[in-house]
Amino acid sequence: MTPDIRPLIAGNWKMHGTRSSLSELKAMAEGFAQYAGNADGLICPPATLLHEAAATVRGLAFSIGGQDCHAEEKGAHTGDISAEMLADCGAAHVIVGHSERRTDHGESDETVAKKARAAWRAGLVAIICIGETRDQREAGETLRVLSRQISGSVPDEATAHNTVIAYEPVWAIGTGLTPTADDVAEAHAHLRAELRQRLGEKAERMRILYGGSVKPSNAAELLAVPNVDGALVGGASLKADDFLGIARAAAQR
Ligand SMILES: O=C[C@H](O)COP(=O)(O)O
Repeated sequence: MTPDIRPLIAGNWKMHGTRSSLSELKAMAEGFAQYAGNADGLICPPATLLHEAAATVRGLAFSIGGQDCHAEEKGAHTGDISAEMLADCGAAHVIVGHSERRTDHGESDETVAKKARAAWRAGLVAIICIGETRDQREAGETLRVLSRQISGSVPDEATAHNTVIAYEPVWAIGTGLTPTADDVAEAHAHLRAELRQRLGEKAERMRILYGGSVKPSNAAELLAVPNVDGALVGGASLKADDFLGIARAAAQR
């Protein structure tokens, strides 16, 4: 953790969840109240649930976000959703550049930077994802890849208020594998230094989340690492008990 930065525990439901999942969301948001003094909570459900999800958490100290947005406000882009549409549904954040989008939809750093700007245009916080593949790690390229991604995906106008960085080693996503605490510390210290060099002082309070197989049993160790300011959680954000177990670790740091 970075002293004085409130941790953010963000859940990404990916392509999971139907309207029957809203009761689980309600349990999460209500349960999160006990940690809300020390941490921020967010769930990014599928777009189909956004509007009802926002209504479900209304009045609770808990936010809702989108999983992606188009760079433009509107237009002939079948199947796409703009940041303005997410905001209209009650979203406060949007994830951009998740490795599954980069792989499945061929998104480049340049595309991700455009999406971050679109998020800000709509008044949303952009959660910009970066991370190395297994091959890149094994080739000793991790830090170089992270530098390139920070440089290409994070626009100069990024601040600690409009942007969160999520470091997600691709090989750790959904695999049950995690880097060692030392490896996480090295990556996050490198990211802080890169952000500082790019953005100056405003990088000091920018949240850098760790993502990739975070669960209640490893959350305390990962969240204790310097410069880890919260978590982006996939699988373990689908169940209230698991999500709240991670929130507890964040609040007790
Ligand atoms: O966005 C979330 C990440 O991809 C992590 O997913 P995971 O916790 O299931 O490994």
